Amino acid sequence: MTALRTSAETASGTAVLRLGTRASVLARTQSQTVADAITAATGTPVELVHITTEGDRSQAAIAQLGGTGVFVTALRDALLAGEIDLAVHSYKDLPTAAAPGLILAAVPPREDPRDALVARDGLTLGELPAGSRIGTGAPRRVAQLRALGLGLEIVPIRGNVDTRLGRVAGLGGPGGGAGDLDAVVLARAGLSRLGRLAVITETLDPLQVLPAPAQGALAVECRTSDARTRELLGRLEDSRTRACALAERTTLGTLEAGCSAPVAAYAEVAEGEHGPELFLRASVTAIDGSDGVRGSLSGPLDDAASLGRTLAAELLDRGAAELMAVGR
Ligand SMILES: NCc1[nH]cc(CCC(=O)O)c1CC(=O)O
Repeated sequence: MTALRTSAETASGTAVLRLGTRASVLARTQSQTVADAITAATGTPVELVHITTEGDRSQAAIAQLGGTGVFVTALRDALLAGEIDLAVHSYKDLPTAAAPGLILAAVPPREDPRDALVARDGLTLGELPAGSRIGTGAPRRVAQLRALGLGLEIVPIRGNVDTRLGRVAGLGGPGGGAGDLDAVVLARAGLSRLGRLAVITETLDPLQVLPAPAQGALAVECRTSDARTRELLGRLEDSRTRACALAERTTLGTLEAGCSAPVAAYAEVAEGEHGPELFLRASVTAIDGSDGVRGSLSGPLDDAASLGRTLAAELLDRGAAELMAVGR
C-alpha cells in the first residue's frame, strides 16, 4: 500500500485527517464526498490516501478471493497501523463480524438502495426478450433474476462500473467495451455517485429484486481509541440509515451468510401510529432461481438488531439454510 503523503499538519497547523481510499473511481468519489462533508461540518482538512486492496488487484470472482472483505482488509490494516485516520467503505461490502480496535463512527444518509437495470435500446426487464443476456456477478442478483422466470440468460461479470456498462450493446462509448450483453444490473447508488443515472433504463422494484443488505449506505470507520476523529465523524451520522442498515445486516449475519450469499434485505422508516417505525423485508433465493423464501416485519427503530434476528429466524424455519445450499 502506498501513502501519497504522510504529513499530518497543514501550514496553519490544523491537524489533517488522513482518509484511506481504494483507487477505483467509485471509491474515490465516495471518499471525496465524505471528506468534503467532514470539512464542511467541522472545518477540518482531509487528505485522501490511496490504498490497493486484493479485490482491486485480482480479476478473479469475488467468491474465489474469499468473499466478504476483499475490499476491506487493506484499509483496516492501514487504520490499525496508524497510516490513516479513517476509511470509507460501501457498507454492503463490510463483513458482518466486528473488527477489533475499530469502530463504525458514522453512517451518513443513504442513497436510493435499489438495484438498477441498464439495458440496450432503453428496454425494461419485462421488455427484454427471452434468451437475453444479462450481466451480474452477485449471487443475490443472479438468483432473483432467475426466479423471475423470464428466461433470461445470466452472464457472470465483474469489474468497475465503467467496465460493466461497456458490456451493454450500444453503451460502449469511445474505447468502450465489447457490447456483448443485452443488459447489466448494478446498484443505483453507485451510478448516482458517479453521475451516471441517465444510463438506467429501469430502477428495479424491491418486490421483484430486493437489494443487498446496506446497499446505498456508506460506513465510516476509525480507531476505537481515536476520540477526536470519532467526535468529528459523529457529525455525519444519520441514525435512521444506521438503524435500517443494522436491521438488514443483522438479518444477513443471523443467516450466517456473507455478501456472496443469495440473501437480500431492505429496511425503510415509515411513520407509524406511535412515531417512526422500521419496516424490514428480506429474502433468500436458491441460486438456480427454483425456489425462495421472503418475509417482512416492523417495529421500533431501537429494535433494529432484534428485528433482523427475528426475521432471519423465521426465514431459517422456512428453509433458508437449505435454499442457500442449493448448487453449492
Ligand atoms: N459489490 C460492489 C459494490 N459495492 C458497492 C457498490 C455500489 C454502491 C453501494 O451499493 O453502496 C458496488 C457496485 C454494485 O453493486 O453495483
